[in-house]
Amino acid sequence: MSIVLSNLAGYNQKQTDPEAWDRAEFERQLRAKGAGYHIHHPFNVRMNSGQLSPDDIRCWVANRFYYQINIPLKDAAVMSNCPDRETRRRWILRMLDHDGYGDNEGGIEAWTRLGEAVGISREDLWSLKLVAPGVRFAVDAYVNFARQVPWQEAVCSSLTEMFAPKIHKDRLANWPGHYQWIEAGGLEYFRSRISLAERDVEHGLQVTLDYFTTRKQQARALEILQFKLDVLWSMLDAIEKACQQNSETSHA
Ligand SMILES: O=C(O)c1cc(C(=O)O)c2c(n1)C(=O)C(=O)c1cc(C(=O)O)[nH]c1-2
Repeated sequence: MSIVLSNLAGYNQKQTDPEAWDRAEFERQLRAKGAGYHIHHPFNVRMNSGQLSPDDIRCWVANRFYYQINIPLKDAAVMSNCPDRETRRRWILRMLDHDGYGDNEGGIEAWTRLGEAVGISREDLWSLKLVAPGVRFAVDAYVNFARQVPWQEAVCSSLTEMFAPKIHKDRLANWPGHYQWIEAGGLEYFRSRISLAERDVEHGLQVTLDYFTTRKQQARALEILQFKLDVLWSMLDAIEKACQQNSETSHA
């Protein structure tokens, strides 16, 4: 009896499983997640509209540095789980983009220049003493996720980069007017990321659309993307709080 019932349950389940989205619809669903991107976080909205003080900008730059230095660790974790040589040949570029190679100084160095342009010394930035606990926690969650899941899932989590070119372009368009005290050369990191993010997304989407093929898997992909959106959102929550505390102590 119980066998019959469980077979029946399986049969009914099959009947009700929604059909997988085709590639175009799946991609549309992934892109719709942009509504929850940290571009809409109140702190980013204030940053983009010129409402932050120099101390707030410094706080953001110093905290975001922790994300920057962890991206290559995350990408190395993806590589270490990936048995496919063709994928590794492409993925390794992400590490080189940030760490640099040959004459290319790389993104981490460019971020260090951004730090100097806003008035943070290299020593203070690299000491990580300005990084808030919540930022460490969120970034570490991202790196640990990449260590622990199948590499295709970690690739999917990088797809917030679909929404990043716009946030970089906004900074390039608006910071020079709003924050004239920042030396223009400091913004080079944002410029460099636009084409790199577009290249990364092309590859990341290809892997994701190929790997998550049933509707259940596609739902999992959306959950993964939400997790990563939450990482970025939590970082800004923690940064906003840290800025508030800094300004309270400096006015005390
Ligand atoms: O400034 C931003 O808002 C922003 C966001 C993201 C992102 O969406 O994860 C990345 C970056 N920048 C970035 O510069 C970068 O190199 C990067 C790599 C990745 C990733 O998940 O592999 N995200 C991002």
